Amino acid sequence: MTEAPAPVSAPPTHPLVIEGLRNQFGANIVHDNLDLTVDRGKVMGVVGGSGTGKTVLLNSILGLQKPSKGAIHLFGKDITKLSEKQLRLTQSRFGVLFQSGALFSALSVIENVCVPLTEYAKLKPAQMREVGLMKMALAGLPLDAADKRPSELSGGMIKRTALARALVLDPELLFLDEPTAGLDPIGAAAFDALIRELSDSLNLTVFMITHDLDSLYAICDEVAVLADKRVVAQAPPKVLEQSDHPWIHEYFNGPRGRSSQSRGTGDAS
Ligand SMILES: Nc1ncnc2c1ncn2[C@@H]1O[C@H](COP(=O)(O)OP(=O)(O)OP(=O)(O)O)[C@@H](O)[C@H]1O
Repeated sequence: MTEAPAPVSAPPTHPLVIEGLRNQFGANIVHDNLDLTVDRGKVMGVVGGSGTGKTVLLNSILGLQKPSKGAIHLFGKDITKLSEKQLRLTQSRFGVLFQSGALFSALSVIENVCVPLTEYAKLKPAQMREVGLMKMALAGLPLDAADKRPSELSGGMIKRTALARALVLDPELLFLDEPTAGLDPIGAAAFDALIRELSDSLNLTVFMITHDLDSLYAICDEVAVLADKRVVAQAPPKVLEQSDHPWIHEYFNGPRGRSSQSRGTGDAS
């Protein structure tokens, strides 16, 4: 009798895996032996006190800051070992929303949204505009905003324009740096809901640096906590509330943490 083959379970896919990362500026060691794994299709929040290296971490992952040591696997490839050309190809597979929005003030909304298309895709102007309009709609922007300049937009619309641009190449992974900073609470909640919806509907993996506890509770599957030069914990917010690490305990159970918990947004599912 031949034995039935053992069931092969597909290995879990992780668009981002960081191993043994060290970032150092002179004598200042910002990260040491930092490990982090992000699951496909999940929303990962990243928190940490001021100066713990959230921005340096993001810059390392984006390929803007060469680490002193360690590996950063994006879509299975260690970007610290890639050539310039391979790195640019990898960069076309993720989108980034910087804190300020980083829009070009001389370009219209649709021109801003289409910037990555001009760099990475060979499309005719009419096709490009069509793709840009689709991404504007996806980001919840009214289409009549297409020919406006950034100076004519509200803070929320600037974020949405930057989000549409981050989505224009159909990324597998989306990086957000403080996406709700500067938005009023209603605008912030709407933006959170949009990110969650995009993640769920497009199976989009999201890596989000934030100080916004409401966002963590509203949309994050897991939160990674940066402290002591590394990721000291990675778990859903509800689990982190129980942590006895002093910074994590204070962060989640201090007055602001308790207020976010009591708003009843404690379930990301
Ligand atoms: N280019 C650089 N050269 C030297 N030191 C740097 C450089 N970039 C960052 N640092 C240092 O790295 C450390 C972490 O900075 P980073 O901006 O990543 O912190 P952060 O967690 O994002 O802080 P915040 O929440 O206040 O924005 C700081 O000590 C900072 O001075």
